[in-house]
Amino acid sequence: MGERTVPGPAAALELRGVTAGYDRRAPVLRDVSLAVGAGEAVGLLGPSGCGKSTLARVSALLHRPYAGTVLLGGEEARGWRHRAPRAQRTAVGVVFQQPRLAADPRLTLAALLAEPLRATGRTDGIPARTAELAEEVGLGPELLGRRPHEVSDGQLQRACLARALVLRPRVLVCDEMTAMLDASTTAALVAVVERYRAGSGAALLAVGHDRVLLDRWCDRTVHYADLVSGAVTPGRRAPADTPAG
Ligand SMILES: Nc1ncnc2c1ncn2[C@@H]1O[C@H](COP(=O)(O)OP(=O)(O)OP(=O)(O)O)[C@@H](O)[C@H]1O
Repeated sequence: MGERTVPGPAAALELRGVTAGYDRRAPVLRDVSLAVGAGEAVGLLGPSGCGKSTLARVSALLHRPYAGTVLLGGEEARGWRHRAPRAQRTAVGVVFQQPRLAADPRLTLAALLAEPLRATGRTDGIPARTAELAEEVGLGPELLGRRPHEVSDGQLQRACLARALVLRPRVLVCDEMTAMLDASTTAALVAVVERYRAGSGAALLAVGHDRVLLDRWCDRTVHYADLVSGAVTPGRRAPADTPAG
Protein backbone atom coordinates (compact mmCIF):
# COMPACT_ATOMS: atom_id res chain seq x y z
CA MET A 1 0.00 0.00 0.00
CA GLY A 2 1.31 3.47 -0.87
CA GLU A 3 2.33 5.89 1.87
CA ARG A 4 -0.40 8.36 2.75
CA THR A 5 0.62 11.99 2.70
CA VAL A 6 -0.87 13.97 5.54
CA PRO A 7 -1.11 17.64 4.60
CA GLY A 8 0.49 20.00 7.13
CA PRO A 9 -1.39 22.98 8.49
CA ALA A 10 -1.73 25.72 5.89
CA ALA A 11 0.50 28.76 6.31
CA ALA A 12 -1.36 31.89 7.36
CA LEU A 13 0.37 33.73 4.51
CA GLU A 14 2.32 32.28 1.65
CA LEU A 15 3.94 33.80 -1.41
CA ARG A 16 4.92 31.28 -4.06
CA GLY A 17 7.20 32.36 -6.87
CA VAL A 18 5.92 35.92 -6.85
CA THR A 19 7.16 38.32 -9.49
CA ALA A 20 5.88 41.88 -9.04
CA GLY A 21 6.76 45.52 -9.47
CA TYR A 22 5.93 48.63 -11.43
CA ASP A 23 7.33 47.69 -14.85
CA ARG A 24 6.86 44.24 -16.33
CA ARG A 25 10.23 44.44 -18.08
CA ALA A 26 12.07 45.16 -14.83
CA PRO A 27 10.11 43.72 -11.90
CA VAL A 28 11.20 44.51 -8.36
CA LEU A 29 10.35 41.08 -6.93
CA ARG A 30 11.50 38.13 -9.01
CA ASP A 31 10.37 34.65 -8.10
CA VAL A 32 10.06 35.37 -4.38
CA SER A 33 8.68 32.77 -1.96
CA LEU A 34 7.89 33.11 1.74
CA ALA A 35 5.64 31.26 4.18
CA VAL A 36 4.45 32.62 7.52
CA GLY A 37 2.92 29.88 9.63
CA ALA A 38 -0.30 30.26 11.59
CA GLY A 39 0.54 32.21 14.74
CA GLU A 40 4.12 32.73 13.61
CA ALA A 41 5.95 36.08 13.66
CA VAL A 42 8.45 36.57 10.85
CA GLY A 43 10.76 39.58 10.54
CA LEU A 44 11.92 40.63 7.08
CA LEU A 45 15.18 42.52 6.61
CA GLY A 46 16.80 43.80 3.45
CA PRO A 47 18.62 46.78 2.00
CA SER A 48 16.74 49.92 1.06
CA GLY A 49 14.96 49.66 -2.26
CA CYS A 50 15.16 45.85 -2.55
CA GLY A 51 11.38 45.49 -2.57
CA LYS A 52 10.27 44.89 1.02
CA SER A 53 7.38 47.35 0.86
CA THR A 54 6.32 45.94 -2.49
CA LEU A 55 6.30 42.47 -0.91
CA ALA A 56 4.26 43.83 2.01
CA ARG A 57 1.72 45.36 -0.38
CA VAL A 58 1.46 42.13 -2.40
CA SER A 59 0.94 40.21 0.86
CA ALA A 60 -1.88 42.56 1.87
CA LEU A 61 -3.52 42.06 -1.58
CA LEU A 62 -2.90 45.73 -2.37
CA HIS A 63 -0.60 45.13 -5.33
CA ARG A 64 -1.22 42.55 -8.03
CA PRO A 65 1.82 40.45 -8.97
CA TYR A 66 2.73 39.70 -12.58
CA ALA A 67 3.27 36.04 -11.75
CA GLY A 68 3.14 33.64 -8.84
CA THR A 69 0.59 32.97 -6.14
CA VAL A 70 -0.42 34.51 -2.82
CA LEU A 71 -2.26 32.23 -0.40
CA LEU A 72 -4.08 33.20 2.78
CA GLY A 73 -4.80 30.30 5.10
CA GLY A 74 -4.02 27.99 2.19
CA GLU A 75 -6.54 29.67 -0.11
CA GLU A 76 -5.28 31.34 -3.26
CA ALA A 77 -5.90 35.08 -3.48
CA ARG A 78 -8.85 35.66 -5.79
CA GLY A 79 -8.47 39.39 -6.44
CA TRP A 80 -6.53 42.51 -5.60
CA ARG A 81 -7.35 45.82 -3.95
CA HIS A 82 -11.09 46.49 -4.03
CA ARG A 83 -11.60 43.45 -6.27
CA ALA A 84 -10.31 41.07 -3.60
CA PRO A 85 -13.13 39.08 -1.99
CA ARG A 86 -14.09 40.73 1.29
CA ALA A 87 -13.18 37.67 3.37
CA GLN A 88 -9.65 37.72 1.95
CA ARG A 89 -9.23 41.49 2.07
CA THR A 90 -10.24 41.61 5.71
CA ALA A 91 -8.05 38.62 6.65
CA VAL A 92 -4.96 40.85 6.40
CA GLY A 93 -4.34 44.02 8.37
CA VAL A 94 -1.54 46.32 7.31
CA VAL A 95 0.33 49.21 8.94
CA PHE A 96 2.70 51.36 6.91
CA GLN A 97 5.74 53.39 7.87
CA GLN A 98 4.25 56.83 7.34
CA PRO A 99 0.89 57.28 9.04
CA ARG A 100 0.36 60.68 7.39
CA LEU A 101 0.32 59.06 3.97
CA ALA A 102 -1.89 56.21 5.14
CA ALA A 103 -4.54 58.19 7.06
CA ASP A 104 -7.28 60.23 5.39
CA PRO A 105 -6.60 63.78 6.69
CA ARG A 106 -10.32 64.64 6.65
CA LEU A 107 -11.34 62.01 9.17
CA THR A 108 -11.24 62.24 12.94
CA LEU A 109 -9.27 59.45 14.61
CA ALA A 110 -12.58 57.91 15.74
CA ALA A 111 -13.82 57.86 12.13
CA LEU A 112 -10.47 56.50 10.97
CA LEU A 113 -10.72 53.57 13.37
CA ALA A 114 -14.32 52.91 12.41
CA GLU A 115 -13.81 53.13 8.65
CA PRO A 116 -13.17 49.38 8.05
CA LEU A 117 -16.23 48.54 10.17
CA ARG A 118 -18.43 50.86 8.11
CA ALA A 119 -16.91 49.67 4.82
CA THR A 120 -17.78 46.07 5.67
CA GLY A 121 -21.26 46.84 7.02
CA ARG A 122 -20.39 45.98 10.63
CA THR A 123 -22.00 49.08 12.00
CA ASP A 124 -23.41 47.61 15.22
CA GLY A 125 -21.55 48.77 18.32
CA ILE A 126 -19.03 50.97 16.50
CA PRO A 127 -18.55 53.43 19.41
CA ALA A 128 -17.86 50.60 21.86
CA ARG A 129 -15.45 48.82 19.52
CA THR A 130 -13.51 52.01 18.67
CA ALA A 131 -13.31 52.98 22.37
CA GLU A 132 -12.03 49.49 23.24
CA LEU A 133 -9.38 49.60 20.52
CA ALA A 134 -8.34 53.17 21.34
CA GLU A 135 -7.71 52.09 24.91
CA GLU A 136 -5.85 49.00 23.71
CA VAL A 137 -3.40 51.08 21.64
CA GLY A 138 -3.06 53.80 24.28
CA LEU A 139 -5.04 56.59 22.59
CA GLY A 140 -6.78 58.79 25.15
CA PRO A 141 -10.48 59.48 24.48
CA GLU A 142 -9.69 63.20 24.17
CA LEU A 143 -7.72 62.43 20.98
CA LEU A 144 -10.50 60.61 19.14
CA GLY A 145 -12.24 63.78 17.99
CA ARG A 146 -9.05 65.20 16.47
CA ARG A 147 -7.91 64.99 12.86
CA PRO A 148 -4.48 63.66 11.80
CA HIS A 149 -2.86 67.14 11.65
CA GLU A 150 -3.88 67.70 15.29
CA VAL A 151 -1.97 64.70 16.70
CA SER A 152 1.66 63.56 16.79
CA ASP A 153 3.16 60.94 14.46
CA GLY A 154 3.19 58.42 17.32
CA GLN A 155 -0.46 59.08 18.17
CA LEU A 156 -1.45 58.80 14.53
CA GLN A 157 0.48 55.55 14.14
CA ARG A 158 -1.35 54.18 17.19
CA ALA A 159 -4.61 55.01 15.39
CA CYS A 160 -3.38 53.32 12.20
CA LEU A 161 -2.48 50.19 14.16
CA ALA A 162 -5.90 50.19 15.83
CA ARG A 163 -7.50 50.53 12.40
CA ALA A 164 -5.49 47.56 11.11
CA LEU A 165 -6.73 45.45 14.03
CA VAL A 166 -10.37 46.52 14.04
CA LEU A 167 -11.55 43.66 11.81
CA ARG A 168 -9.48 41.12 13.77
CA PRO A 169 -7.20 40.00 10.89
CA ARG A 170 -5.58 36.54 10.81
CA VAL A 171 -2.42 38.10 9.39
CA LEU A 172 -0.87 41.43 10.31
CA VAL A 173 1.69 43.05 8.03
CA CYS A 174 3.74 45.81 9.66
CA ASP A 175 5.83 47.63 7.05
CA GLU A 176 8.44 49.56 9.05
CA MET A 177 5.66 50.46 11.47
CA THR A 178 8.03 51.91 14.06
CA ALA A 179 10.71 53.43 11.83
CA MET A 180 9.60 57.02 12.60
CA LEU A 181 8.95 56.49 16.30
CA ASP A 182 10.95 56.89 19.50
CA ALA A 183 11.97 53.91 21.61
CA SER A 184 9.10 54.10 24.09
CA THR A 185 6.40 54.42 21.40
CA THR A 186 8.07 51.58 19.48
CA ALA A 187 7.96 49.36 22.57
CA ALA A 188 4.32 50.31 23.21
CA LEU A 189 3.20 49.47 19.65
CA VAL A 190 5.13 46.19 19.58
CA ALA A 191 3.43 45.29 22.87
CA VAL A 192 0.01 46.04 21.34
CA VAL A 193 0.76 43.75 18.39
CA GLU A 194 1.99 41.00 20.70
CA ARG A 195 -1.08 41.22 22.94
CA TYR A 196 -3.28 41.01 19.86
CA ARG A 197 -1.37 37.99 18.56
CA ALA A 198 -1.48 36.25 21.92
CA GLY A 199 -5.25 36.69 22.07
CA SER A 200 -6.04 35.89 18.45
CA GLY A 201 -3.33 33.53 17.20
CA ALA A 202 -2.73 35.87 14.25
CA ALA A 203 0.46 35.66 12.21
CA LEU A 204 2.81 38.60 11.75
CA LEU A 205 5.07 39.73 8.94
CA ALA A 206 7.19 42.61 10.28
CA VAL A 207 9.30 44.45 7.71
CA GLY A 208 12.12 46.56 9.09
CA HIS A 209 15.71 47.70 9.18
CA ASP A 210 16.30 47.17 12.87
CA ARG A 211 17.70 43.69 13.20
CA VAL A 212 17.88 43.82 16.99
CA LEU A 213 14.20 44.78 17.24
CA LEU A 214 13.07 42.14 14.73
CA ASP A 215 15.12 39.40 16.40
CA ARG A 216 13.61 40.30 19.76
CA TRP A 217 10.09 40.64 18.39
CA CYS A 218 9.79 37.75 15.94
CA ASP A 219 10.10 33.96 16.00
CA ARG A 220 12.56 34.17 13.12
CA THR A 221 14.08 36.83 10.92
CA VAL A 222 14.67 36.31 7.21
CA HIS A 223 16.71 38.31 4.77
CA TYR A 224 15.10 39.39 1.53
CA ALA A 225 17.91 37.81 -0.52
CA ASP A 226 17.01 34.40 0.93
CA LEU A 227 13.47 34.61 -0.41
CA VAL A 228 14.41 34.78 -4.04
CA SER A 229 13.97 31.50 -5.93
CA GLY A 230 13.05 29.19 -3.09
CA ALA A 231 11.11 29.19 0.15
CA VAL A 232 12.83 29.93 3.43
CA THR A 233 12.61 26.96 5.72
CA PRO A 234 11.30 27.59 9.24
CA GLY A 235 14.01 28.08 11.83
CA ARG A 236 16.67 29.30 9.43
CA ARG A 237 18.32 32.48 10.63
CA ALA A 238 19.13 35.40 8.38
CA PRO A 239 22.76 36.35 7.85
CA ALA A 240 23.91 39.62 9.45
CA ASP A 241 22.08 42.51 7.85
CA THR A 242 23.84 45.52 6.43
CA PRO A 243 22.12 48.58 7.82
CA ALA A 244 20.73 50.59 4.93
CA GLY A 245 18.18 53.25 4.15
N1 LIG B 1 4.83 53.28 -7.09
C1 LIG B 1 6.02 52.99 -7.60
N2 LIG B 1 6.27 53.19 -8.92
C2 LIG B 1 7.47 52.88 -9.46
N3 LIG B 1 8.50 52.35 -8.77
C3 LIG B 1 8.31 52.14 -7.46
C4 LIG B 1 7.07 52.45 -6.81
N4 LIG B 1 7.19 52.10 -5.50
C5 LIG B 1 8.43 51.61 -5.34
N5 LIG B 1 9.11 51.64 -6.51
C6 LIG B 1 10.48 51.16 -6.73
O1 LIG B 1 10.51 49.77 -6.42
C7 LIG B 1 11.74 49.43 -5.77
C8 LIG B 1 11.43 48.74 -4.45
O2 LIG B 1 10.77 49.68 -3.61
P1 LIG B 1 10.24 49.25 -2.16
O3 LIG B 1 9.62 50.45 -1.56
O4 LIG B 1 9.44 48.01 -2.29
O5 LIG B 1 11.63 48.91 -1.44
P2 LIG B 1 11.98 48.75 0.11
O6 LIG B 1 12.87 47.58 0.22
O7 LIG B 1 10.74 48.75 0.92
O8 LIG B 1 12.78 50.10 0.40
P3 LIG B 1 12.98 50.92 1.78
O9 LIG B 1 13.67 49.98 2.73
O10 LIG B 1 13.84 52.08 1.36
O11 LIG B 1 11.60 51.33 2.25
C9 LIG B 1 12.52 50.73 -5.62
O12 LIG B 1 13.48 50.79 -6.66
C10 LIG B 1 11.48 51.80 -5.80
O13 LIG B 1 12.03 52.97 -6.35
